[in-house]
Amino acid sequence: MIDIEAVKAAIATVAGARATVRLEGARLGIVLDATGLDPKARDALEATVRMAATAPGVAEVRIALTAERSTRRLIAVASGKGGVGKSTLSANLAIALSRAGRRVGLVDADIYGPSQPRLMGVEGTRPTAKDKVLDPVPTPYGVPLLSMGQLVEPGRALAWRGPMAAGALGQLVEADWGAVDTLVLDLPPGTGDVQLTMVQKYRPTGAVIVSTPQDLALIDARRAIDLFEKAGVPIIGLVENMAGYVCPHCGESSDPFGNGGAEAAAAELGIPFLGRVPLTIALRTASDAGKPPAADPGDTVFAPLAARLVAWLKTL
Ligand SMILES: Nc1ncnc2c1ncn2[C@@H]1O[C@H](COP(=O)(O)OP(=O)(O)OP(=O)(O)O)[C@@H](O)[C@H]1O
Repeated sequence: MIDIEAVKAAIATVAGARATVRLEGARLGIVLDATGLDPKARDALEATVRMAATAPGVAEVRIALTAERSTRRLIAVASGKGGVGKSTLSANLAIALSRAGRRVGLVDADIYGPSQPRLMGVEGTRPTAKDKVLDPVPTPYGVPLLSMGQLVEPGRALAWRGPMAAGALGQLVEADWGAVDTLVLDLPPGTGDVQLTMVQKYRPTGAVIVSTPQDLALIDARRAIDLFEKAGVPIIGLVENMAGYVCPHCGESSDPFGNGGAEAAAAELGIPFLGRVPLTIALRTASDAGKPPAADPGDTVFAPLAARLVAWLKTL
């Protein structure tokens, strides 16, 4: 005779409310809720439950793992052209979102200049893989990262054609992101095939468009917006980067390209304006040193942008 109450108690001791136990003849069926556990924790829980289920008379233990359907949100950060600070914004936004309470991961899909390993202070670290599924690299800022720069030699991915690049980029998105609920995707600059394939295949929840004041002729931003609209991906809004110049000596802000253009431009494009990031030497040197300013407790630039994103995510 199996003492089912004793078995249930033993399983409850190690799995709490996560386990539902049923006895069918001499077979024990256990449904284990693994919601929010990373693969290591899931394996460990399964093993301890299996041990706890070993009791006189039990011929077989069957464990079925379940998890609540993942509601991971993919946020694409895009720009119509290179060099506008898309990578800098992606890194800092990811950190600011994490500080705002989201569980954030960062994918650097920029085949032309994968710069996230340097920005996030983990240059030279390679991800491991289990059964061909990549394991993101932890960073000092609590935001795990996968980057094309960790997979190929600098410059090599550049030669890839659309489908090949998109295939490789897929490995980054489909990695083992565990408990991550918000994945920030730093897309390659521009609006070509690689970007379109990525957007169509992974259907980001929303897109953030980055532009600089001097680009506000808007032709490039317009193209980026079209790309997402074609794929049915909502635009979360426009971020103006390198807006105004803050003098490192006197702290005074000047606007070589004029002021207020981006907000007007966003209105003209029919998309929300999310905010501006000033052009500062401190931002560039901190970025080069792998110390993103959003990680600084005194950050007042990226936190408001993240707050707007969090508010947008809450409306879904
Ligand atoms: N607000 C800013 N103030 C000062 N420097 C900045 C700012 N934003 C970005 N930069 C600097 O500008 C350069 C380009 O930025 P970044 O690499 O983020 O651009 P990108 O759009 O991702 O470029 P690419 O298309 O090459 O990937 C970097 O040296 C970065 O440190």
